[in-house]
Amino acid sequence: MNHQLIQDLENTIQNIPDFPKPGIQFKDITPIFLNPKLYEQVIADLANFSRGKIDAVCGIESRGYLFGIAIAVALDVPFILIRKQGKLPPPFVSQKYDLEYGSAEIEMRTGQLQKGQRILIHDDLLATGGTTEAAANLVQKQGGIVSQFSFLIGLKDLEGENRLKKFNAEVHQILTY
Ligand SMILES: O=P(O)(O)OC[C@H]1O[C@H](OP(=O)(O)OP(=O)(O)O)[C@H](O)[C@@H]1O
Ligand SMILES: Nc1ncnc2[nH]cnc12
Repeated sequence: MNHQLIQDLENTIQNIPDFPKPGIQFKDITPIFLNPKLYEQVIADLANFSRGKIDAVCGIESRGYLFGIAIAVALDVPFILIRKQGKLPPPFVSQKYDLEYGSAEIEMRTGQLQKGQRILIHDDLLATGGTTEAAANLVQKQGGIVSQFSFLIGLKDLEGENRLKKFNAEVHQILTY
């Protein structure tokens, strides 16, 4: 555990109460990008977790791209975009998932993930785990092995980690609240 990095992130990430809805404490990661040295340390931490253990990174739109591509470049492995519905040209596979109210769908181009590849699924934040679980289902549908999950932030009260247990993959969250 990198205590200095945790402390620097805690001092940088802003808590915005009642956004986007009353009762939600929004974690704003955008100040990280004002500090290139801190960003570099975040990428080094995430890359260290995955070094030698994965063949490709899948990042979830949109904040999962901010760190996911840099992890893939640092490890010299491919980066595959998981996008929200309606953004990718065919052919693609899709996966529906439930939100607090209603449902949503994510998609991945077919032919980008090779069968048997060990995959890191990366996103900035784990809340209920619904988005990440859907991403893992999408990876498995394509014949990928869900090997690792990584996040900058995990929100413990929402128990997203429990939802990911069935994938038997390693989980790394730099910070938990
Ligand atoms: O664990 P869950 O309850 O599924 O929530 C976590 C997801 O919510 C946020 O994305 P959001 O949908 O706000 O989109 P954005 O990244 O485009 O801002 C976050 O970046 C994760 O992808
Ligand atoms: N509390 C939160 N802060 C930032 N992004 C989120 N996505 C889901 N919950 C969130």
